[in-house]
Amino acid sequence: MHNVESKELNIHVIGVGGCGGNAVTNMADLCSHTNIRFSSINTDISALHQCKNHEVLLIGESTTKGYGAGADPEVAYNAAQQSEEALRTLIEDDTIIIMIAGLGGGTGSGATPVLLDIAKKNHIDVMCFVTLPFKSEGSKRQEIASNALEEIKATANATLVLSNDSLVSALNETVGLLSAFRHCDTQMHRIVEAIITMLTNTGYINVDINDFSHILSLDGDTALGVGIAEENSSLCSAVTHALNNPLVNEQNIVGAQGVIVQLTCKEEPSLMAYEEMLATLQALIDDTRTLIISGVTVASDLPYFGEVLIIATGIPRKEQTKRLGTTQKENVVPMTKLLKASGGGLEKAYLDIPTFVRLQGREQG
Ligand SMILES: Nc1nc2c(ncn2[C@@H]2O[C@H](COP(=O)(O)OP(=O)(O)OP(=O)(O)O)[C@@H](O)[C@H]2O)c(=O)[nH]1
Repeated sequence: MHNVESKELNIHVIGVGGCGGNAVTNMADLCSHTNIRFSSINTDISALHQCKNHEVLLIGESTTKGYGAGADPEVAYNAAQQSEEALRTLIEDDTIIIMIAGLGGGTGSGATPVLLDIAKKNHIDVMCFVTLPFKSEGSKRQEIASNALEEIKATANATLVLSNDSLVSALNETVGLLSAFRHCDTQMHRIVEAIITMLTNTGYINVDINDFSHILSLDGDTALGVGIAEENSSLCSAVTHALNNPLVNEQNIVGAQGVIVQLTCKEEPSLMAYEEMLATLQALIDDTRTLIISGVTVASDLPYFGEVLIIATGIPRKEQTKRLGTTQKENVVPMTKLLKASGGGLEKAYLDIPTFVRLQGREQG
């Protein structure tokens, strides 16, 4: 835990289905924060038996008998409805829920929308982290995932979509399936950890729960990321790295209505580096009307100079962009603006190795 004062908040990380449970197990092991509640819910009792380090809840026991939803989201939807009371009790004291699910199977796709609905009725903010299945898993799973994603996006305050297929292109071809999944879990963990740090620590410039709720309330797509700065002068490249994670589907923040940029530094950053970092972000957003909320926290025990967390919401949805007839293209970053904002120093940063690959090297070394 970074050595700054902690705030009282009930943050609950909940995994739904097999993928969600695996991710929560890994996160609960890695989490450096105390007072964070971790739970898994599933229709499959044997999967819940693997979750040894956190709370579990079996749903729909009277219909599925604990044997899972058989890759049928409708079965899981009914199971979750049947256990509505237990789900409501599970989350009743929560301030924020971070929900994690793999889409394409039964439980994650069918039960997540029900839990989201209950959270919404109880006025709890929810950020959803979901994975999309490998293409090789077949078109039926893709279809299930895409229907579930639509429902989730309509209800969650923010949704981060990670693509399992991107694991294949981002990692070495020889990587094992479980290592690839663990890698995906690590990416989610980094972002979740940075969000918890921001919300529970009091910064010199503070982003609080109301700022967070406001940004999450903006309608549209979400982009999230964490970038590492080895030194004061690399804060700009940390911004671009944060939005350059190949596993994350949405990296383009052009036209975002609201952005939180939380800088956590080992020591005080220079004013110039801080301003350049914000200018880089402005250039990526390319819209002067955007509400930008920036926070700065000094955490002397950070193992590198700084960490930049970006949460961009209210990003025009693709179909919205088409309907409006704009010329903005997906994932096209206005490079000229970037270079101008960074005084040219960004060119190297942009071509640099993505943060998560460098971090992987650090983990292995
Ligand atoms: N990144 C990642 N993806 C996973 C993991 N486990 C499964 N998946 C993906 O998530 C999708 C759903 O799998 P599960 O979460 O096991 O399925 P479920 O939602 O529990 O559904 P049922 O078992 O049918 O009830 C799969 O199609 C995979 O693409 C994991 O540990 N990490």
